[in-house]
Amino acid sequence: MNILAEQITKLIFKSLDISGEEEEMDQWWVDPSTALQLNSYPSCPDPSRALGLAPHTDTSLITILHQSSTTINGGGLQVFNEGVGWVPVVPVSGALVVNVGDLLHILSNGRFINVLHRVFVNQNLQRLSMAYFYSPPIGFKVAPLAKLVNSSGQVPRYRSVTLREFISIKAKSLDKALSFIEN
Ligand SMILES: O=C(O)CCC(=O)C(=O)O
Ligand SMILES: [Fe+2]
Repeated sequence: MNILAEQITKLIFKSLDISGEEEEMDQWWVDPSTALQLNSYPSCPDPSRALGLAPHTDTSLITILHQSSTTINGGGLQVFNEGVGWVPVVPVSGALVVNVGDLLHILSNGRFINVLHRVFVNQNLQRLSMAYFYSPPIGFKVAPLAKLVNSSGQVPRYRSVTLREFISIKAKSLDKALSFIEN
């Protein structure tokens, strides 16, 4: 998983015209912060009165998700699409879902949007998912990438923050966390 996450991150940097080979990033690839979370959503007699997981964004850089194929009668993962509303992420056999997390939103100065998502439960079936959260080292300073901001004449929307600090801001302010580091 680590190798896959590293490759996806390097592809994202390439798409942003950021090589990812700056010296300060060497440590990133050696010692990333990672966590594997196993989620189980039991069936629920009345799904309209329960949520599997409340709407949230992930604190990670990216999250790689495997979901079981429970979509019958609704239920499962949904992402919020501005102007459209909640959209189901239908499981595709053999495919993984990659979510953009808060740290990629910060690094890319908002170019990659941290996806708001939630999980609905199913009336008859249990649903399982596995989420692999991939982030830079816990003490690594994350800020809008200078190369990106300078080349496009943008102003950095966020101040620099370590994952350690951002986790503690988020524990207190949840979905308002980004506004606490806004410039
Ligand atoms: O179960 C899912 O599909 C999503 C899980 C999730 O969003 C999370 O663990 O942060
Ligand atoms: Fe999540």
